[in-house]
Formats: sequence, structure tokens, C-alpha cells
Amino acid sequence: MTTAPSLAPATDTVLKADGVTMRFGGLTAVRGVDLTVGAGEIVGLIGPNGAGKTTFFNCLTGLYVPTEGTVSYRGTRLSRKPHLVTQAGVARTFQNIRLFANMTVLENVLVGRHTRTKEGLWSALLRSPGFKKAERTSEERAMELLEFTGLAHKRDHLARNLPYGEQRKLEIARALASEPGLLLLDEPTAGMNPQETRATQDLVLAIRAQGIAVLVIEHDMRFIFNMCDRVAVLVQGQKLVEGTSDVVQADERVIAAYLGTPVEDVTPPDRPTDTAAAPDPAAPDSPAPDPNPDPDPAAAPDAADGTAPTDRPAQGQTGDTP
Ligand SMILES: Nc1ncnc2c1ncn2[C@@H]1O[C@H](COP(=O)(O)OP(=O)(O)OP(=O)(O)O)[C@@H](O)[C@H]1O
Repeated sequence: MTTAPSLAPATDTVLKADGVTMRFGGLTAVRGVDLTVGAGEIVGLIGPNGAGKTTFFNCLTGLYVPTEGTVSYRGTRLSRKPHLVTQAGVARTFQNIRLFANMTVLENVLVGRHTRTKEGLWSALLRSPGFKKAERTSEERAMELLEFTGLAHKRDHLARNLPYGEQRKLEIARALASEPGLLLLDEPTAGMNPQETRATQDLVLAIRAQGIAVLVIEHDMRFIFNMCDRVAVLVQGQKLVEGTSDVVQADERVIAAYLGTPVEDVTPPDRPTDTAAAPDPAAPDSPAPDPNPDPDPAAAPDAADGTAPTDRPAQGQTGDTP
């Protein structure tokens, strides 16, 4: 088993969640979860369906106000308003893709810059010199991010016409546009083929190399155990185990509650993974992508960022011409 080394020692705590609990009426979806993410770390959050992973993300990012507990980013307690959480330096992607389907790839990334631009409405309407300068800077940065995520050649394509894997990349590019110090990824490889998964793994490592800490929910255990410095396991809303990939995948309780069998032969990041189109024994609870996924309450359009989920394209769709 190989874990890519983090570039920075995890001395500085970027994210600190203390005793986060989320109840929905009689259901406790998350129960007293503590979690930290250090600078330079990639931390995995795994667990069976319904374990509370996305709910926990929603508590971290202000979409839900936790019933109990606190969340801090770089030592400062986070706001309960999603756009202020983003402004503070925490960006995220969603389990169900949320893009502006009828906007271009470049425009989608520019939207992600809004928490980093100071020019106001009047300045924009009057197209003041300050606005034009800010617009140029934003566009340059957006293009850098499209280069970084391999989407520069699609800059003028409509988001809805991108193949599924590229829509996921675009979500990441848009999240990066807010210049986060911590990126939360909710099932970034869901519905991807092995090549796309491998590319996403490389992208996450490149994001970490830029000094951005990553907390990732994923059902693909190879992806998790290849990359993560630490992994936390949620079961029925509670943290069951936390440790290195080696510790977690050998833990009897995790095997019993989630993995089923020990995950062997985890592919190192520099080895191709595109051999298996067959069902993946290292992906517990990871059925073939559902073309009609259940609606994710967190993915509903919200006033904070105004995005809407896009329809998931059919698997293997390549019709990427706008
Ligand atoms: N807004 C809500 N209202 C009521 N119950 C909710 C709400 N959001 C989540 N839940 C419930 O909380 C529990 C945890 O759900 P959550 O989506 O966080 O799990 P998960 O670990 O992310 O699952 P998956 O791996 O399938 O995405 C589930 O029982 C779910 O039905």
C-alpha cells in the first residue's frame, strides 16, 4: 500500500470540528463527530450509505446549522452562512453536480470568483476601470484554473455539453476559483470510469501540492487508501475509527461495518488503474452509477451560491460539442 506523502507536515490545523451533532427530528444523522484536517493533508471520510458523511460536510460548510458542536477554520469559528464559509477559505463540490448548465465553462469558473472580487454592482454596471481590471484578473485566474484542470480547450463550451467526468472537473475548478485553503470533495469520482478516476486522483494530489488541504468523501477505496494521509470512518453518524490507510483498512470493526474484506493490492498513484471495468471489490457500497440518483437535499438550489444541479449525462457520453 502506498500513500502519497504530504508535502507539508500537518502541524497547522486548518479545519477543526468539535462534537458536531446533527439531528433531523428524531433522527441523529451525525453524532458528536470530532475531526481535524492539517495543512498539507488529504483526509478521507468513508462509511456506508446513510452514515452521515454528506450531512457532516453540510455542517462544515454552513448548509446545515449543527444541532451541537463547533467548526473552526484556521482557529476562527466558521460562520453559518455558506458564502461566508467560502469567503473564509473553505470550498466544496457536491455529490450531485451543480453547475450553471447553460453557461460556458469559463463563466462557471468566473462565478466561483465572486467571493474574491470586491467590485460592486454599480461598478459592474458602469464598467468602471476598476471593474474592468478586476474582470481581467478574474478571467486570467479562471483560465489558469482551466489549464490546471485540463479544461482550457473547453472554455467556450456550455457546461451541460461536457462529458460527465469533465463536469466533475469543472466543479473542482469552480471551487478552486474561490482560492480556498481547504477543499471538501463529496464523491469526486462517482460515476467515473477508471481513467477518469485516475485523472481525478492526480488532480487531487496536484491540488494538495498547491498547498490546499483536502477532505474527501469517497466510496472508491483504492482512491481513498492510495491518497489519504488519514482516513476517518463514519458509521451510523458516529466516528468509528480514524487513522492511516493501513490502520483503517486492517481494522476489524471497519471490515465488519463497511469494507467487507480487507482492501488488498491498492494501486500506487504512479501505476495505471485502467485494467478493471469489472465490478470493483475495493469499492464497497459503490454500485454502478445510478442514472437517477436520489435527490440530495444539499444539492437543491440555494440562495448562497444560486447554483442548480445539472442532469447527469448518460455514462460514456462524449457529445461534448456545444
Ligand atoms: N435534510 C434532511 N432531513 C432529514 N434527514 C436527512 C436529511 N439529510 C440527511 N438525512 C438523513 O441523514 C442520514 C445521513 O445521510 P447522509 O446523506 O449524510 O449520508 P451519507 O453517509 O452521505 O450517505 P451516502 O454515502 O449514501 O451519500 C440519512 O438517514 C439521511 O436520510
